[in-house]
Amino acid sequence: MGMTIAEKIIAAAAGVDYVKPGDIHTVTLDRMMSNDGTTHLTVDMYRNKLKHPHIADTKKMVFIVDHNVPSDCPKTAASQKKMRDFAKENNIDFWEGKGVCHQVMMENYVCPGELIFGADSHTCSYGALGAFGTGVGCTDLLYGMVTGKSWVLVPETVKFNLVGKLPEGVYARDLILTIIGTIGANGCNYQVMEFTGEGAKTLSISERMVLCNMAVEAGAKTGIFEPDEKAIEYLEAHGRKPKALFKSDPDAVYAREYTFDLSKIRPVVAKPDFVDNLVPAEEVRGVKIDEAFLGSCNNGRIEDLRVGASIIKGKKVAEKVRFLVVPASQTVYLQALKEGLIDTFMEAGAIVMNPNCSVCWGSCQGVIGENEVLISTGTRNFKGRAGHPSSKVYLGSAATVTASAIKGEIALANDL
Ligand SMILES: CC(C)[C@H](C(=O)O)[C@@H](O)C(=O)O
Ligand code: SF4
Repeated sequence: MGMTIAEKIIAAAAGVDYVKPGDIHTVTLDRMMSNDGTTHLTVDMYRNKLKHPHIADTKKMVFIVDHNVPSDCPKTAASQKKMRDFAKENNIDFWEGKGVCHQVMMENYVCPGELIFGADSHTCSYGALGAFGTGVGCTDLLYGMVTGKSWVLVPETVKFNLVGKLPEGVYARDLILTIIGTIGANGCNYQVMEFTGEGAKTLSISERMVLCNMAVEAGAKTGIFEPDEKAIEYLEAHGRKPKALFKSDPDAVYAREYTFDLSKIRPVVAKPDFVDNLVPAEEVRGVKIDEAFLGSCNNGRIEDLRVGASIIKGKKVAEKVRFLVVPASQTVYLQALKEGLIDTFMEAGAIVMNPNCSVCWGSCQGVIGENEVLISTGTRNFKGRAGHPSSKVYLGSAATVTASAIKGEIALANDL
């Protein structure tokens, strides 16, 4: 019987010819990523709990300070110092302030065919390049770091057959929110979301990352695309080569199949406090906002900043609204500078910030207060995600977020 791309990656990592859903395999990890959300805990366990502390292969480890950078309080500074010192002592690749971890990983490490564990739930983003990335807790990360191995219960795969093309003014962000709104926040629990079909081919690597990144918001173990010419082009532009270019077999077995016609997707918004609390954007038009956020590993790339800048050019951010623009990495930031996008945002009154998780994470910059309302391109809108428990987060595309920043209330780009 055939295998899906995800099954082939696991089989290769397990050193076997064939795996099927439900099997448990010991796997050799290609890479492990850990950020300032939990690395201090991993370091503490490594130092205090292990009898024979040891790192299997330091070259496979990447530490990234991105969530609270620059540090926002003495406690954060101390845990980041722990991470920094440990990376230095053990010769681990260390990034600080260079960008949100998943963006840094995509720009510098991820290769098709790899199995990557990250101590962050949105590690599933790496499927945009045909890698199997998944989030683990810091105990599993520690085990992987010490042994170079871990285990995988082979997940079932769900096929998302994408047809057609996204209309003008509608984005991959609207598509993934629509998919999650349709299947529900538990719609693919512990399954792989494989995006395929002619429509999938039309999407750029950045757009594929938007889809895979939010797979975990449907409960999925990962999201994945077959690597094609676009993936190879991206890799070559970043000076890397694939580990393996797997494709799903024609007789691969899927748990379920869905078809989404991209041409039918419209601007949508996820209302508080769940990602699948989805409505057409028109339905929340006019909801007053206090802050708008354009950034995150989901939607802070150059393509997203271009969309925002093209909408706000020559216009102003509404009075009393904070519009935070946070490029997902320094590479994105520098490109935005070159293209004049940063000038455009600043002239409009936006607050342009250093690359980090910002208010997507809600514990560093831009935290919102009691009863405040945020419209965001971040990944989550759970209660209190962006600050005070009474505050509210709406999720929308870069276009909807920017239009809302201009109007001071939720708006569509066409309303301007
Ligand atoms: C801090 C980190 C562990 C967390 C995650 O796992 O996703 C964060 O990035 C988030 O988006 O909530
Ligand atoms: S940008 Fe948001 S979703 Fe992405 S890693 Fe940071 S906190 Fe998590």
